[in-house]
Amino acid sequence: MSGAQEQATSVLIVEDERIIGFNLRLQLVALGYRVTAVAASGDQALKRIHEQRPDVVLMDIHIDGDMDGIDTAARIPDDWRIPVIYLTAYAEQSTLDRAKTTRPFGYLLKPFSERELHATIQMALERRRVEEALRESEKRLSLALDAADMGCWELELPTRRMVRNIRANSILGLPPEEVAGSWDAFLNRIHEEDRHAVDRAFSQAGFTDQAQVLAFRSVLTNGTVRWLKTRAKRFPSPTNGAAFGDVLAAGDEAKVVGVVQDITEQRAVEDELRKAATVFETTHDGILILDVDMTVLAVNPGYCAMTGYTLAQSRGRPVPMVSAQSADFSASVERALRREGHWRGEIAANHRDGHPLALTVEIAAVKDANGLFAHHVMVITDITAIRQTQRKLQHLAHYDHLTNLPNRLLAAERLEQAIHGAMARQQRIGLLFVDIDHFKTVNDTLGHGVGDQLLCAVAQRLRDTLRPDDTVARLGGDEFMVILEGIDRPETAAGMAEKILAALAVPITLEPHELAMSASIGISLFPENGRTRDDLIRAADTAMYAAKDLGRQGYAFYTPQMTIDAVAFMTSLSDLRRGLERGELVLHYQPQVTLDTGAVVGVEALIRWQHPDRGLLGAYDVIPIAEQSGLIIEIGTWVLRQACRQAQAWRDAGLPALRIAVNVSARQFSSGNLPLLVSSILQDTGLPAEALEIEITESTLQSGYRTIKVAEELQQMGIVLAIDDFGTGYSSLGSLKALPITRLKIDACFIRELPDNDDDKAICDAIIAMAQRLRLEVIAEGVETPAQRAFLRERGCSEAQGYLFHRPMPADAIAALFIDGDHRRATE
Ligand SMILES: Nc1nc2c(ncn2[C@@H]2O[C@H](COP(=O)(O)O[C@H]3[C@@H](O)[C@H](n4cnc5c(=O)[nH]c(N)nc54)O[C@@H]3COP(=O)(O)O)[C@@H](O)[C@H]2O)c(=O)[nH]1
Repeated sequence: MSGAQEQATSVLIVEDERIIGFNLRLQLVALGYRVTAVAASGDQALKRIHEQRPDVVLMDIHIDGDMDGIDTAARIPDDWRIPVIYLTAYAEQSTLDRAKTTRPFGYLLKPFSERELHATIQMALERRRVEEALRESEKRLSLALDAADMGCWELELPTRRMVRNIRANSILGLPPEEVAGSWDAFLNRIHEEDRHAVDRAFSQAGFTDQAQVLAFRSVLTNGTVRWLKTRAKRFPSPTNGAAFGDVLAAGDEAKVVGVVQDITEQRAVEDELRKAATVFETTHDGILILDVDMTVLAVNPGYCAMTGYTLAQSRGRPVPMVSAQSADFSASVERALRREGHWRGEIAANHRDGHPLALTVEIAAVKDANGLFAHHVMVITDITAIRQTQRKLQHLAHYDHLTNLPNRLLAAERLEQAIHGAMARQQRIGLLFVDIDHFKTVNDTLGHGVGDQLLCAVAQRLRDTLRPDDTVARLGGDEFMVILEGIDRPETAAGMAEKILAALAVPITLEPHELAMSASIGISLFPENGRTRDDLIRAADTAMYAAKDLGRQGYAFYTPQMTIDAVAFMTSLSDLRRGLERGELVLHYQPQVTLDTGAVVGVEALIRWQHPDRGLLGAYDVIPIAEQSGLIIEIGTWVLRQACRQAQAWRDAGLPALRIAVNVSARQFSSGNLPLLVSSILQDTGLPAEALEIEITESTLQSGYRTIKVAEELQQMGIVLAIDDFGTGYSSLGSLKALPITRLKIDACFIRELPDNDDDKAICDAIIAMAQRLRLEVIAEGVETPAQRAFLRERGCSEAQGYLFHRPMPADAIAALFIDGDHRRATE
């Protein structure tokens, strides 16, 4: 075979009539074609085609065998793309229609000329070349779309058919036939909320030559919703001759060609970016974008509002809050960013106008796509208000709101620290408990406002007296604590106590009052009196009570005996409290008689304690503990009620109307509600007011304006007031005259040595004479001998009480006295 022959177009002839086939071959060769074979049947033809792959097949329709030419052409594989030209002598429509389904490249109606043969073959080859080129271009388009992750679709408007679909199906997640089929099937895949908009945009009226861009959602078969974006343009059908850009008239054949792209991820990123941008713009936190050298690239409005720096003042510069920190700080931030990629901490900084800011700062390093540090993002939160509130709360928790001195909590912490320091330095600490004497009286008489002012003044005096390093704290009420650190000797603590006493002794002016204060100070020493905070506090407290017992206005060092006494006291107190609860307290009554006849005119109620282990205990086992602990208020109330109830019971039992004398302690007397209490007890028991006599000591009446007022109120109620233990106090004649009292009770100590002791005689004479002048009645207590009785009667004392007449006795013994007639006994 020559080279020319090799280049020549190869042709297979399928013709069952030999002579025609032979002539055709001659013609073709003459025209320069190379005839590969002449096949007479379909089977032969297909075999040759497989073996020779000719460029063109000339196929007679009516041939030998089971298959005609059309059937044979239909079996040639599509992808071999071998053009088939039918040769036929007949051209009936049904044959042509059938032939059409095999997409033939031409028809030659027998007989045909050589020119027709050549022209038809050349046209077929040209068409194949064009189709090949188109296929190639579509392939490249498909590759390009693949690379761009896009799909392409083509809608034929009049038929609403999708006539082309390159990758669109995979983007829509659909089987190819669905998209390639109808526009409505395509629409069905679109989210129902977006469907109408898509249909309107691409298939309905109003579509111009402008490209339309639309984002919409499609729903995949598994229910997943994806965001798609399509850009489409309407093109006129090439057949109607309209130019691109012409607005087509209705009915014009036209196509819409579009590309589709899945933008779900892109949209998610955009959403995130949009959110981030919103956060950036609206958050109150400051956000800064910095370059790798920590120079500001951008700041958000939150940063500007927080710091006072504008974007223009910030861009291209370091962050002022960070650059104002120490070099060590910057180094540690850099290190953390390099190692861990972030840093978080709190800094103290300043606003541009200078006011202080407390900020938490978070810096994160941002890497680029190559893994290199590209930026830093800094987020700043203003916690100034939080820190200020914390400081305020801290202050409230640790400082006394009235005096602004450290409170009990802080004092305890400071003492703890002082102990640690003293241990390390082998030093001594002096702990002083300062309790203002009679502060309650100030509160009760002048009111709490003055009391508060006084406490503030005392706090100031203490501060002024002590060194700045010493701690002065208010523990509560009128109690203050002083911690003296690093003192060399106990005498130093004593010296400080004296200084404090002297400072407080200077009268304090609280208009219109001028108050002279005193205090009782207890001192404990570290390490002598305790090595722990609680031990030292306990010791100073105990010592303070000892100072009070010693007469107040002084100081006392702690001694171990104080603890022993305190423990004994606490034991007795709890014993007494239990006794009160269990009803072990009882009253005995000692008759009071007229000296003339010895007749019983009254009784004094005296407390006794029927102790389960110790037997019947006297008033001295009850009253001092009760006084010291404050339990006297409760016990005194019980005594008053019990005595009145008993007195009324005797009356109800037919005994003569006896006066009942009840001892009332100073604390109870000045408690403020005594008149009210007495009034309610009288009302409850039914005892007439004039039957009750209240005995108070001289010192009780001398304790101030308030007690005199109470005495007056009681007198106005009809109650008799007697001054007990008279002569042992310092009542002046003047004051006695002004006081609302009825009776003086000469103290037993002046009676004891009568009539032998001249001093006692003189005192008794004076008291009796003075009482007569002031029209006061007099009773002598502790009368034990007839000589004492004789002396007193002779001097004009009208009544007496003592063992000579009757000892204190239980209530039923008093009743028996009257039944037996002993109450009229005139002892000679
Ligand atoms: N606030 C209260 N004080 C009370 C109450 N009950 C008693 N007291 C006071 O306690 C002090 C001691 O009282 P008491 O031990 O009861 O002694 C009284 C008499 O028993 C005792 N007395 C009476 N006559 C004689 C006597 O001839 N010789 C002698 N040696 N003692 C005698 O004197 C006490 C009565 O004292 P007074 O009240 O001063 O008249 C005492 O101060 C009581 O006041 C109470 O309930 N509340």
